[in-house]
Amino acid sequence: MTPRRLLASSQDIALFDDAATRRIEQRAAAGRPEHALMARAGVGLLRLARAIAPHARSAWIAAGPGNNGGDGLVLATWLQRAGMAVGVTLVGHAGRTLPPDAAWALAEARAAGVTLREDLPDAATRARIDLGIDALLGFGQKRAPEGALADAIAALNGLRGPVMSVDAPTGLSTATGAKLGDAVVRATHTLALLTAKPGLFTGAGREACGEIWFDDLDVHPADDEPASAWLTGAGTAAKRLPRRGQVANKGTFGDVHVAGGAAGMVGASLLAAHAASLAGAGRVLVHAHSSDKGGVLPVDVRHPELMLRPVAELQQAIRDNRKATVVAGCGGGDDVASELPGGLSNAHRLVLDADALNAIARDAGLRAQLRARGARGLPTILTPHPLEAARLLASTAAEVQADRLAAARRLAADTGAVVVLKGSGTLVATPHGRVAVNPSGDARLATAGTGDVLAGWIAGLWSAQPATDAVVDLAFDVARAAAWIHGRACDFTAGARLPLVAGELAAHMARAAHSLAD
Ligand SMILES: NC(=O)C1=CN([C@@H]2O[C@H](COP(=O)(O)OP(=O)(O)OC[C@H]3O[C@@H](n4cnc5c(N)ncnc54)[C@H](O)[C@@H]3O)[C@@H](O)[C@H]2O)[C@@H](O)CC1
Ligand SMILES: Nc1ncnc2c1ncn2[C@@H]1O[C@H](COP(=O)(O)OP(=O)(O)O)[C@@H](O)[C@H]1O
Ligand SMILES: [K+]
Repeated sequence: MTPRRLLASSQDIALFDDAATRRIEQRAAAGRPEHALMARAGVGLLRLARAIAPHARSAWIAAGPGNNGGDGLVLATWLQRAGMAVGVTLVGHAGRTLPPDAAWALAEARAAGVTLREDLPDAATRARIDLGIDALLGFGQKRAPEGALADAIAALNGLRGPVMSVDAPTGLSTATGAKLGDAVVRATHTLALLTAKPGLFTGAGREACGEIWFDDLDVHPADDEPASAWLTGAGTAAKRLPRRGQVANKGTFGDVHVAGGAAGMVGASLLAAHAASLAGAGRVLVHAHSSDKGGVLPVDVRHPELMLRPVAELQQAIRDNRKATVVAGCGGGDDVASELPGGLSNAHRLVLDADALNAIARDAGLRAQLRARGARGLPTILTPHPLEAARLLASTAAEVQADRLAAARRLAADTGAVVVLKGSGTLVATPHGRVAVNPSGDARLATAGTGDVLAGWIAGLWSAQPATDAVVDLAFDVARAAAWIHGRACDFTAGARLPLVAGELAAHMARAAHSLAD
């Protein structure tokens, strides 16, 4: 297989953590001639280097003391043979015995006449480099790069041309997507080798990697090596688009009740409600708390299909309609807490966002009720951003971000809910530990209210799905489909730099969904 881009995949992509990657590597190496895997990695690297810098005449390779450096040295040999001016800086080699593959790669580079040195190129030389290669450290990094490694990272980050990271940007945890310290390579391209690793796609991963490419080195993990997580493909989002059969009526697609919208935050509940209606719900009813405090909205004139109802009607409505989907907390303020005991007991399908999550974090009774829902087979989807997740986990946002996958898994296991941990590389986790990483979207979504739109879209999409025995699987699928479409909306905006205003987001999401259906 030649290197391919992963973010636009139609299939889900299996992601493997460091321990699984190590096992896959060992099995693959055992069945091949010596150094074959590293030689093959060099071919993939050469192909991508040619593709990203077809006219490059000079390359600088920073090669570390392990097999990642070995991969870089194989590439150096190929580039040298192709007539390019190649310089290699060996970083951290002094006093270390190289692993056998890397020692072989170093000998090959030497034999090919590659210039090998231990110091960094000076500023004048760096200014002439057309392509930088980060082959310092690869998967399994656990410590912050320091000293000569940190200096080499700074030199790579100062280059004017493209920088390709071999397997992973140095300084990034491939397991978690967290920065290991201050020094992190900021690549324009990263070629994941052998396996795609979760840390490339979440947390600081996307920013450090640039464009993410993948070469499996013609190794196909055995069936006994399950994926650690999955990168969501377009096909998963397409599969959950509601089917609108010829004889369907609005009842087929269910009611969504939106509870939230305290004074000054009514917009949040309307954003969620509009998204729910565009995503597929049959009817959407908004129970905004501010309505009960004199700020009654007679109609949302931009979206007159929404039914604006008093909060006092919510509990009766969800007792009467045992199939209703409830989304609570968007713009909720403190008032939403009073609706939670009833919502947790009676809502058929429940999405909890923002202040509903904060209320649950404060109240052990509500937490117990949330767990009890799961045990009764009533599904819940939580949509925390990292700080909301931290409150629920009695932790800090920094700790959540330090290992997003573990935090999402723990929160799902603790609550019995499907958890959507938002942010760059949104994660969706089930109570049994399945995790999906969302590849779509970027910081154009980092504006107020976009999370309300996501929560509403999840509710609307869920409402339109037929009942199934596999309630958790359905909730997982709906959440990752909605996250995918939410991010994909970025591709339907005019520019790359200006934000996606929340009021316009749902319409862009509808366009993204239509493009899947076509
Ligand atoms: N053996 C093979 O044939 C293959 C190797 N591959 C390459 O091998 C890489 C993994 O190689 P290694 O396991 O040798 O690991 P690395 O090359 O990532 O690390 C090398 C050494 O540096 C040490 N180290 C890690 N972080 C450090 C830090 N912050 N400061 C100082 N030292 C640090 C590690 O303990 C390790 O001993 C992959 O990322 C990939 O590039 C792949 O190409 C697949 C094939
Ligand atoms: N850098 C980013 N890349 C991708 N998605 C992002 C990024 N920043 C924010 N988002 C998305 O935007 C939404 C913001 O939601 P949230 O933080 O709840 O904001 P709000 O409460 O104002 O709606 C989430 O879905 C989040 O995943
Ligand atoms: K690297």
